Amino acid sequence: MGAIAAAISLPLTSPTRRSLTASLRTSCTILKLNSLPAAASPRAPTLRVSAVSFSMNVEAVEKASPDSFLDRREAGFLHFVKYHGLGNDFILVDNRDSSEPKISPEQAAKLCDRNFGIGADGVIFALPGINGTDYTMRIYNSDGSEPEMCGNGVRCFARFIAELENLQGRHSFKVHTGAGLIIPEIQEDGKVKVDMGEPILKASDVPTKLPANKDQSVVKSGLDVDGVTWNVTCVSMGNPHCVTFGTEGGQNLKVDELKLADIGPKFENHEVFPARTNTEFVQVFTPSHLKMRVWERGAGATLACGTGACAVVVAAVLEGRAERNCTVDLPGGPLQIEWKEENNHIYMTGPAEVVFYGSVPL
Ligand SMILES: N[C@@H](CCC[C@H](N)C(=O)O)C(=O)O
Repeated sequence: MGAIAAAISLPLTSPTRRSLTASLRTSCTILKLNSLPAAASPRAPTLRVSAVSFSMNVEAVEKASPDSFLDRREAGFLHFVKYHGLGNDFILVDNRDSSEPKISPEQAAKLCDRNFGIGADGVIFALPGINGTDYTMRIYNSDGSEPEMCGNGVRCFARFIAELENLQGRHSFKVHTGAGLIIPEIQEDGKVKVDMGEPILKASDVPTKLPANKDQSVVKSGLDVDGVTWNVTCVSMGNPHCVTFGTEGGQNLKVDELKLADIGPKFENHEVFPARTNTEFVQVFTPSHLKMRVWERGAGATLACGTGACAVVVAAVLEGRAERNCTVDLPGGPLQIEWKEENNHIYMTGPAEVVFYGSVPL
């Protein structure tokens, strides 16, 4: 997988190809992009189009369906669908015929590159289920590392499965993940409600080396980052999260003012997080309305993080700042999060949309 050659199909009027009968789609065929020598010109672009055949085909969706993009199986190509959940974007790969991902972490990192690849926050594989589940979801972050779970990703995963299996309307799936059993349910309105399971608060399981309280949790503890003490609460949703509402003795955070790219990596790689961490910076508007920005482990600043929004509500409840049912605003839009008292499970509801269909040579 050196130069990028891609065929893409863009749904023009709706994210859900099969649910429409009269919408149109464009497809463009093989774009070939090669690297230019760095000194080629003072304002040299880093890519040049060396051979382009760009054709606009507009075809009715019904005509396209039997020979669906998703049914393509040409050897030597990776066929994918790009999805996003509130701008947290993923390359979805149909991997139902094998229990190992079709591509390596290094290949995934190349595909995620926003300049030299397709561009995404991660690559998600739909694999056969194990232990009585319907499917297994695995994911590589854009740096090639493999997280245990992805909240926005599992909503995209559910919509991807529905499309692969040609399912309409309400459907739920049992999905095996690195965080255990996760159950997304596609609702009538197309949004996906996910039973995200129980939060993990035990410090050694998050994992964090920060000193724990008597109940082994880390709630509102001081974390020194470059000489500034931040109050943090650590929550695992299968993957680790460090949630902060501000610095010790400081005002309520104004998250838009944060220099996320400077501070984010310092949290991510802090010595107290042996598995690195995702970090959420949170502003409280009301006890049921929060706003967050996230710096993700292995992906940097993203427009949304589903597991992060769940961790934020857990932290806000534990710190006495919010109720159990909250709207969490993220840069890409809002998520509805509920931490149910009766079963300790967290439920996340939000959208998942197709961006385009594509193929790349492997
Ligand atoms: N964006 C995701 C989380 C993806 C994994 C994360 N970067 C990690 O390494 O834990 C979400 O929506 O939850």
